[in-house]
Amino acid sequence: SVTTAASTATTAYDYVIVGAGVGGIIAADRLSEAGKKVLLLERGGPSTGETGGHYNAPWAMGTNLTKFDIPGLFESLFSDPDPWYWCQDVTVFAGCLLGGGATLNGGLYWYPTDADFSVENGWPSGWQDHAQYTNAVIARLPSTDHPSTDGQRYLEQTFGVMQQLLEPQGYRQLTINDEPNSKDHVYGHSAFDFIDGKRAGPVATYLQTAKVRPNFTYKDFVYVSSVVRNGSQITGVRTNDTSLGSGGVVSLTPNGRVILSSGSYGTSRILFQSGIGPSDMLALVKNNVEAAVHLPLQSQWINLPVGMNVSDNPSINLVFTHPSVDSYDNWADVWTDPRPADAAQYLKNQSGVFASASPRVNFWRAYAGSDGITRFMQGTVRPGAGSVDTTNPYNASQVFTITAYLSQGVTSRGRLGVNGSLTGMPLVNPWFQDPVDKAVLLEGIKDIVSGISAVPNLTLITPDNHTTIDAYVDTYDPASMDSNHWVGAAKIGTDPTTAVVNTNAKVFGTNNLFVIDASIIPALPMGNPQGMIMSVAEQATAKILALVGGP
Ligand SMILES: Cc1cc2nc3c(=O)[nH]c(=O)nc-3n(C[C@H](O)[C@H](O)[C@H](O)COP(=O)(O)OP(=O)(O)OC[C@H]3O[C@@H](n4cnc5c(N)ncnc54)[C@H](O)[C@@H]3O)c2cc1C
Repeated sequence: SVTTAASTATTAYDYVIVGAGVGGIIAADRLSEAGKKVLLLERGGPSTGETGGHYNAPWAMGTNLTKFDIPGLFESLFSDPDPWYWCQDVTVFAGCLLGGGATLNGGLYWYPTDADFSVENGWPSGWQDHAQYTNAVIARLPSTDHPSTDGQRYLEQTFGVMQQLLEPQGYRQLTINDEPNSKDHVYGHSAFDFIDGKRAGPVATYLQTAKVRPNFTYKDFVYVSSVVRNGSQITGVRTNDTSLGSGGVVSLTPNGRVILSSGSYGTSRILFQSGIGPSDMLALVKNNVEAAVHLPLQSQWINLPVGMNVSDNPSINLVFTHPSVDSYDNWADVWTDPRPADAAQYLKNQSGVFASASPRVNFWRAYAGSDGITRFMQGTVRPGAGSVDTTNPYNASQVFTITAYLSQGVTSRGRLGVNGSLTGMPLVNPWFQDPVDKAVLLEGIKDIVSGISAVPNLTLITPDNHTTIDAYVDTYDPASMDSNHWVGAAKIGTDPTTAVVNTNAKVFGTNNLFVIDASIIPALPMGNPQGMIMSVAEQATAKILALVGGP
């Protein structure tokens, strides 16, 4: 409305946060709780029904349950003919809507381990005491390993199969998030950040408390291109929304601060367009007619290793069949034509198969690499298979997949950046750059496979019995090794030649620019990263609030 436009145009903010994803929402809630005047900007629009989203499956029309509410629709995100929710200007999967990745990820949710924040795992000293921040996350958003509202577990056949496969190899069953630090020879039911049978995450928790505060403003469909910078001082945030300020520039209060929370690819691109990053990336911005206009003069460029040091879990799929397993038709028809009884049960009270995303079992095991570094393998097990490549005859209604990831301890690093059109993309793939990573994951996969004969009627079909495990791993398509867990693009550290933000998450060479998202994480945690990102957001926000000289 005209009134809103007129009043926001003159408004300056203590904190402008760019990106309403995992990191940004938590920072916005804690800063507004502390009484700061906070503006949270998001390039995308509503997602879940509660936020005003309307993208409903044909069978959920007329309800408040969108594609992003119903956990069981997770697999349908990858087969949608119009997947508008993925960022169209990033070549890998990234969420461009309220909630960011947490709105369309698999929902796997692990409380971080002490080792995840260790100095050995790349964290600067001062970050090891994560427990109070992790506990703050747990208090707001506890995990569940039985998301259905009736407390029952559904489609659990793979659990029984995995039990027979893993126990002879010395694995023990546990409730995974009850013992976060136990990650060697353990397995359990998959845990999620779902509440009441629906996707929850920071949108259903932290954003709710922020929204009711008068000192908090949320604006969606606002694209941020850069920060406005006078040397080391950030003076505003450049957007495409002229209702927010002259020329679309949002102003800061005296001593105001900007926090980038736009995800690994989004934050890097904003830094480049703000004249911060390696000179080859800034040269691409300079050569881009539209972006060049706002790029600071070369004398003001800040040379930092933005986009360097990225890692992502290398992951390899093994496809099996077992006569007990219901493959759930590979989730193919859940959007248009779900099993009627399951759809009806879910719509009635958010119980049943659709109350969970596809994973059913997770397991971990530690491996000593030949370089003396311990690396962990994580397994995620789900009915169905993304692709089957086999010469074996098999029963498609009995397939399931084990995704074997290499997690904490991965040493390989890649690079991300942009091309001349400023599309975000991997420049150097981060998987298996170090041959020891490859050797360890290979060993882990061989261990999984070595137990097959102990499980009656369990058959590996991809790779098939004409392909050795060595050959399978050797020829695995790197593009399908992507786990969508990019971290490290704006790494935290003490040395601006190897890190982008200092121990307070402040960008080196600036007075008032911070990053709170996956990019600051220096090395992969034990599990899928969103739980760790949440804990990092709590701790970083506390450090920023404690930092003198702020608003
Ligand atoms: C397909 C998929 C499955 C995954 N599965 C899991 C899983 O099961 N468990 C798990 O732990 N992790 C999973 N992840 C990873 C997890 O979702 C991400 O690590 C996490 O979301 C990253 O959080 P973030 O705060 O760094 O950024 P994001 O959550 O990506 O949020 C960034 C936000 O910034 C906004 N933004 C970007 N650029 C701009 C701009 N220029 N202006 C304004 N706004 C902007 C985006 O729209 C987005 O809302 C998955 C990821 C994907 C893609």
